[in-house]
Parts: sequence; C-alpha cells; structure tokens
Amino acid sequence: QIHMIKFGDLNWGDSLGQGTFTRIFKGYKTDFRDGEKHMTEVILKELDSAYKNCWESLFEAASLMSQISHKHLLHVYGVSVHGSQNIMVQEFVKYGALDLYLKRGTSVSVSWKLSIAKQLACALNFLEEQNIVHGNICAKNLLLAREGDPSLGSSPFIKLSDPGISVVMMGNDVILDRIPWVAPEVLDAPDNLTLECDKWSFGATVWEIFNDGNSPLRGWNLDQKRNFYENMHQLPPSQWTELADLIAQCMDYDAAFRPSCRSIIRQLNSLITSDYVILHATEPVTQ
Ligand SMILES: N#Cc1ccc(Nc2nc(N)cc(-n3ccc(CO)n3)n2)cc1
Repeated sequence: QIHMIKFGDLNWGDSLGQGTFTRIFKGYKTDFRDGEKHMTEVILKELDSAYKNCWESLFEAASLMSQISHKHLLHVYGVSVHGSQNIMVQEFVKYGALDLYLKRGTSVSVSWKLSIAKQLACALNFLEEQNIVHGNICAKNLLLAREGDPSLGSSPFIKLSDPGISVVMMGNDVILDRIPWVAPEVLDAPDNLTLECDKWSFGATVWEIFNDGNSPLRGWNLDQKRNFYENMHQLPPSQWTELADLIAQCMDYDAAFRPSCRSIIRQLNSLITSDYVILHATEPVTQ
C-alpha cells in the first residue's frame, strides 16, 4: 500500500544532516501528471547501509505515515529501493526541524510556543483516535512549515515527522540515550510502545519548546540518564506553574495517570487564554 518511487525519478541535492541511522538530503522527484513533467521538492531520507536490517522498520514508519493524512502529519510520498540504497521520500518542509530553528536563537513569544504545543497535541489526538502509536515525539521530529509572524499575528505551523526506526530495533544504549523523551516503562519492555508513551514524550517535547530548543539532560552520559529514571527525577520545572503542572502530568512515571489528549488540549487552551501570555507577549530577545 506504500507507493514505490523509481530511483531514476529522484534528483539528489545537498546533504542536510542526519537522523538516527539515516542521512537526510534535499532533493526533487520527477513525476508526470496530465502529460506534463513536474519537479517536486522532497526530502530524501537514506538508511545507512550499516543498518540494512532496519529497513522494514523504516518501511513500516513510511507506510504508517503514508496511510494516514492530517494537516499536522508530514506527507510521505513513498519509498525507493536501489541496490543497497533504501530511501524514504517525504515532503520538503520549508523551515526544517524545530529544535534547530529554536537553537538558532530566533526569539519567539509564549503564544508562539503554545501554538506549536497545541498543534502537536492535535496531531497526537488524531493518532490516538486511530489507535496509532508514534513512538518518537521530540522537537527534532517537529518540522516548521510556516514561521508565523508576530507582527502580523500569523501563527506558526508544524508537521510531525515519521517516527524513523522503531526503538524496538535499537540496542539498549540507543534507548537510554533517548532519555528523557522515551517513557520509563519502555526501558523495561521496548516492544510494548503504547499511546501513553507518546504522552510522556509530548511532555519532554513541550519542555524543549519552552527551553529554546535546548535538549533536556544535554551532555549527560548513559549512567546519569539511567539514574534519572531510577530515582524518578523530573525535568527542571518552568516558573509558569500551570505549564510545569501539564508537563509533570504527561511525565508521570505511572502511565495510567497521564492525561488524555483531550485533557492536554483543554489545559493548553486555558494556558493560551491565561494572563501569563499577555504578560509575556514578547520574550526578551535571548542571545
Ligand atoms: N536550512 C535548512 C532546512 C533544512 C531542512 C528543511 N526541511 C526538512 N523537511 C523535512 N521533511 C525533514 C527535514 N529534516 C531535517 C532534519 C530532519 C531529521 O529528522 N528532518 N527537513 C528545510 C530547511
């Protein structure tokens, strides 16, 4: 059910960096529609040949994303196999990964950040309704399609990227390195990813968005990260109590206590209309 794209229809551009076990390139795909030749901007996600055995997991991620469509889910055109090359072809999203965008120090307002958080919550709500687990919610996997202009009051627009290779395929070290995005229960049983795991990751991602894209526990080694969960630590709370509460609810060590997507959206709506937003309308420029 996933579209197979002919390798010859792909044009390769610059390398844009790498994901986990994949390299990312700008590119174009050629297709003929109503007798005309069209070149579409795409991102080519090539699986490192060293991880060929993960191909079916990348294939599954691609077919998951190509089977469902939602305005906040990245569109995947299909896959292309050429010799030992396995490539996922996805829509090119104009401003790239959100973590890099935030790290570039672009100063954004509280309402800009809340808008992104709410769009992610809507994408998660859609996946929850389809009973689909994403498994890799993080700022790196949020792609910025529209910057939003505070002066024009136009809000940003994000698309949730594919989950990439499933943690199930990864060694324990890769899972540990995903602390604090990966839910604690996944460390004991990586093969039972649940909808509640995505809520934990949502909490860590909102923390990233409100901390200028800084990775939580940045620079910690695997032992320190493992201890973080063993001692049931929490990320440093925001000084905005209601936001800190929402993040803490999502990052509850007991999966059953994590809020439903509807509750997350309700709480975000009340944050959006709270006085805190008006008081912090434009963040001081963070250099
Ligand atoms: N300068 C610049 C610039 C770079 C990339 C894009 N666009 C884009 N579109 C996608 N569909 C996926 C990605 N990714 C980038 C990293 C990952 C890791 O997952 N994905 N970037 C736009 C501008």
